[in-house]
Amino acid sequence: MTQTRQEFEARLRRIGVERYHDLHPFHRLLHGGGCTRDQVQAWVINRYYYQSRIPMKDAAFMSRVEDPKLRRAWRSRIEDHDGTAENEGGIVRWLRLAEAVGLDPDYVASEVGILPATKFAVDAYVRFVREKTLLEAVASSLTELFAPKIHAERIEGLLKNYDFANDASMSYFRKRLTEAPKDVAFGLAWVLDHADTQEKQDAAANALIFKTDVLWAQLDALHSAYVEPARIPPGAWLPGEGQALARAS
Ligand SMILES: O=C(O)c1cc(C(=O)O)c2c(n1)C(=O)C(=O)c1cc(C(=O)O)[nH]c1-2
Repeated sequence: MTQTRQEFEARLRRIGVERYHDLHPFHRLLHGGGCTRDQVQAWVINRYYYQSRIPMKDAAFMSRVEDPKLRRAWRSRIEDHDGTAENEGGIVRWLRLAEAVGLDPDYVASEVGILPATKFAVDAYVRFVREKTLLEAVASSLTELFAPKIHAERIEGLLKNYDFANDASMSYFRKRLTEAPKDVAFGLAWVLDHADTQEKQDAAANALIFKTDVLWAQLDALHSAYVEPARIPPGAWLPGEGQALARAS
């Protein structure tokens, strides 16, 4: 049976409660101060791949949208990451975090050493958005409903527990606290408006589940490779590689 708007929204939110990656042991370790410097660096390197592909998936989405109003509402997502004349953008902010944790930002941006499973998961997200219905594509972005909470926890947890964390290095997450809510308010309303049959509601809910899997798989990959007993796949980043040159003190 088709759910009411309220029931369907509650169903989507429950997916976050049950499956979002804030429940993953790697996030608990990171936010609680339990990560070594190598593990923080591994997270920053691998998460760069997700950051770098987000604007590409949004461009893939927009290339399929025929409604100019929808494209207009969506295009700020690309600017939020790639930047504008006034706003340096999320990718530059992420590379600032990379530098703060002791990495060479050029190494991080080169994407050398990314874990294979990170690539498979993130590439699957871009492909999903390129190939599925527009409804499924928009629904898959709704994990951002749950992101502000994790970003706020992350700012607090990192500032408390790691000496690299300061206002400059946390700027990526602070900025997302204002960017994400506007995107997700639009995306949620769009999905609630367009998922008007049971079939479409199921498809949208499954798209959101798929996306929680994309996020979870990235942390599984990190945990498996860099938390004891560490199993680093061939070709992936080895602790000590890609370090920033020591600063003159
Ligand atoms: O730190 C996080 O846990 C987290 C999660 C997500 C998400 O839920 O997909 C995004 C972000 N951050 C983020 O910063 C971001 O820009 C972003 C864009 C999207 C998307 O699917 O379009 N998700 C996310």
